[in-house]
Amino acid sequence: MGSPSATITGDSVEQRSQRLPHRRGVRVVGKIRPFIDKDPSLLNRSQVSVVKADGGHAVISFTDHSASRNESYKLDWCYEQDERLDQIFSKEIKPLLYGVLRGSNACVLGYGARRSGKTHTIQGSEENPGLAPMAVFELLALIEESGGGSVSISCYEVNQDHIYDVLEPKEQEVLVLEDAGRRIQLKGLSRVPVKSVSDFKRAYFNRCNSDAQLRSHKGLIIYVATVDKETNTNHLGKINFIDLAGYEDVKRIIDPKPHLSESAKINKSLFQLLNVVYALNANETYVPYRESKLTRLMQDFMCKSSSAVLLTCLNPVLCQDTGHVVSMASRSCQVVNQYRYDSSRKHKSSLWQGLPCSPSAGRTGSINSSTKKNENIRFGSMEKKLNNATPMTKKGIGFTPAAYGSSARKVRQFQPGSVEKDTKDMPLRKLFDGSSHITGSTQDEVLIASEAVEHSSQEEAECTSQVLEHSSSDEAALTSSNTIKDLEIVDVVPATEPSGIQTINETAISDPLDDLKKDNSNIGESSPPLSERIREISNSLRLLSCQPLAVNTPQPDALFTKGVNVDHMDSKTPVPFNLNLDENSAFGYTFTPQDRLRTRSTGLKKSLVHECLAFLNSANKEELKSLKGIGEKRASHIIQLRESETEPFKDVDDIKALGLSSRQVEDMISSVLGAI
Ligand SMILES: Nc1ncnc2c1ncn2[C@@H]1O[C@H](COP(=O)(O)OP(=O)(O)OP(=O)(O)O)[C@@H](O)[C@H]1O
Repeated sequence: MGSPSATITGDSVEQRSQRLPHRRGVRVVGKIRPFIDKDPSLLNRSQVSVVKADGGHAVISFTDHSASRNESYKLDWCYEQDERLDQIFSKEIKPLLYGVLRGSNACVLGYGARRSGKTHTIQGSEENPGLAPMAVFELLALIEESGGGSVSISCYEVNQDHIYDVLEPKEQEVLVLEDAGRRIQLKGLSRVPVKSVSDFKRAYFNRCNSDAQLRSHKGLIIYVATVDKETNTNHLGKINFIDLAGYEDVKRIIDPKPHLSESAKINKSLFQLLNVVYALNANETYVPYRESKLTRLMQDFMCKSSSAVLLTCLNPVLCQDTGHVVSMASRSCQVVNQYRYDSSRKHKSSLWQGLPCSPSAGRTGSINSSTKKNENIRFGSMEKKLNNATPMTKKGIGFTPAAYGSSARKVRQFQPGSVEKDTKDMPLRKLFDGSSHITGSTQDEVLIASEAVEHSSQEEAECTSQVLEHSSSDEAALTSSNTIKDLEIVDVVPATEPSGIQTINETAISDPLDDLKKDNSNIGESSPPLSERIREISNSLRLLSCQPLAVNTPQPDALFTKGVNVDHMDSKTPVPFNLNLDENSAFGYTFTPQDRLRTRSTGLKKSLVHECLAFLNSANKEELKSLKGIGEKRASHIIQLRESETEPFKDVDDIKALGLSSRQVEDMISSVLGAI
């Protein structure tokens, strides 16, 4: 037996942990379950495939020919069917244990659809121990080797947002409390010392993983106390292994209702947990721990100073639930565009916490619009409105963030020839929130809009040329489709010209607009080539970038834009504006101070309403009660509504349906500012 400090604090552990790759936030890895189903027809179904990259990430792909689905998702890594648990243990879990021995916290979350192998992977059985028992064995061995330290365990179960002790079952649920040092204390959760492997097996396999029928999240916390003999300091580290209940699409449940509501609650808690993962990986300042008891419980184990692994278990054949799970996981680990969003953020992110884990996010490849529609219905109205408005652009026509971001482009190399779609919700919502110039645009378009706003015109020109480059190959295939006309900037001209518009001297238009002017002669002809349409959009976006905060304001360039879709125009309240050519013959437009004020206040009002809706869709009970007009009863009612639908508040009418008068709604909306 070596010297204690040599193992725990000396070279051995230090060196071992230093050799390990740098970890950030929550590492999201996949594990594909081996094929165990006996039904031979399943073998004909589309199988999940993995392509691994040298850079240290993996792309999971599957094709569903029957539903025209071809999707790819990027994860930090993925273990394939033939990779054993001990390999996962060495690469993913051991590094965490070295940290725990030095007093850090860590967690491993087994996430996936039903029967995807979560229990097998996390808990296992006495004969085939899973990662959690393997961790206990390893820790016991390391402590024995070092000659100093102790291990104890707690087992818990989270059922319908109630936490129960498993090792010493009691009537009362476990309380999640925060101490003065903001550490989480689990009041009522017993802790049992474990001195040997047999001790552990007796406690764990007989009690903790005995009731496989009950659908709940099951966790094992391993506490490790060690003494650093060199500095004579004590360390207490802990690691939490949680076998999450399986995701199941509630729409496909034909069982009686109780099962349906149980599944809905499980899905909701998974969604909340994934939002925490997302927030940590996106380096958000606000992490939504307070959304549920489960996320509260995980607060100490999933934070910026701890290490965490989200192990996404996947069925080997394609099914809808697997698609959903992998898309959620992928979104949680992809923060490429999120960082771009962060740099320009002005609003508190918590309001948008519902969106990060949208199932469409993080996806590459294509998806048919009907599938998309279903997903949108599940995950909120805002996304739905925006996504459904231009269905064709869902197919991605080279007009994607990939044309801008190198990291997004990495994915392309795994799918030669495929057209990628990297949807990101944050920028979408951000722009939607601040200004609705581009109503009905896709996230990609909005991303490009945000780029256009952020970048100088020269940079933008480069970006545009990249877009054109990327689009050229796809163009031929897509221009033949008449759905191309869906790729249009809307909300740029009213259905009828506002009276204030004057005739424009065409010779005075600067270069980029010249192109559009030429295009103008083609109005009424068939759809133009894609590159021209993209150029139009790019020019429009350039104008957006120099415009003050405004909503539904007609854009001057629209006068030159052919084929503009005016269906989505809000023609009820046309905003008058004066269109002028400045002295330098540059294109310009002016607003009277009154116009500006009106435009700004409309924008602010809309923005405030959106904030309020988002707040109602995401705030916890206490936060809700801080709003004017919301008391205990209404807050409970809102929470209940959210249990059956992720975002029940879609417009002002939904707020009125709470039984509030228009005046009360107005008061409430203004009080949102104080609440956030
Ligand atoms: N790596 C594996 N090797 C062999 N069999 C496996 C493996 N993973 C899972 N299985 C088997 O697949 C079946 C489902 O696995 P498991 O119970 O772990 O899934 P689960 O995701 O926990 O399911 P649920 O969500 O219903 O709790 C079990 O019979 C299990 O033995």
